[in-house]
Amino acid sequence: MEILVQNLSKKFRQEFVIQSFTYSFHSGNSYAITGPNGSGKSTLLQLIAQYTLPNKGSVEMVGIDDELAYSQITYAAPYVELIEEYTLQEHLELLKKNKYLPPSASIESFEAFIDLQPNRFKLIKNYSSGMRQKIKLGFALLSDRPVLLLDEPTTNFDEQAKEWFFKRLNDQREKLIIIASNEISEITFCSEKISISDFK
Ligand SMILES: Nc1ncnc2c1ncn2[C@@H]1O[C@H](COP(=O)(O)OP(=O)(O)OP(=O)(O)O)[C@@H](O)[C@H]1O
Repeated sequence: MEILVQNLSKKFRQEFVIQSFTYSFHSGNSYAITGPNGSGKSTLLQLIAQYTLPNKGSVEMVGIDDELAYSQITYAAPYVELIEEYTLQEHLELLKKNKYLPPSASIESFEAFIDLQPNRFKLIKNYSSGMRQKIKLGFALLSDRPVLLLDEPTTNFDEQAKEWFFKRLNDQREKLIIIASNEISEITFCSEKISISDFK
């Protein structure tokens, strides 16, 4: 899998957040997008995910029909919300229906995957913020889609949850992983670093 990004530029009102970003991302590699607060890391991730459109340039998933690009991507970010009124089981069933999770995913396997004590009737909104983050990342990591885009994945995590995350992520090294981050452990995990300040 290759994601080819060419001459990507994005501006809000009259100000460019990203200018002429060109890069080729490949499966089997992990990429950290770094830069100060407000520098455009999340915007770049959203452009790569094709959640938002650029003012100039293009994002191409080489060999994949544009219409199907979204079905290759798993995306976890603070602004991508879970459905808070659902239980974990209802949420899991929805994601299976949408083909985000494989048909084989079960509530038991998911609870084991994220080290969660079963509580089938608890609504998502009643979990702590750290647990909600873990559920969100658990869904992303259990998905069998080949591209994994993560925005500040370990925010809210204690040491044990961080350890869980990096172990699970390390098992997915064959994927194309892009992490927008300023967190040293997330940046260190990645094989390539991209400074957004180089594209201003
Ligand atoms: N929808 C929007 N409308 C207007 N401005 C926006 C919008 N989205 C982002 N911006 C602006 O674009 C700039 C880059 O924001 P972005 O969230 O991409 O930065 P970031 O590097 O991810 O920041 P942080 O490290 O704080 O998460 C900021 O100045 C932000 O205010």
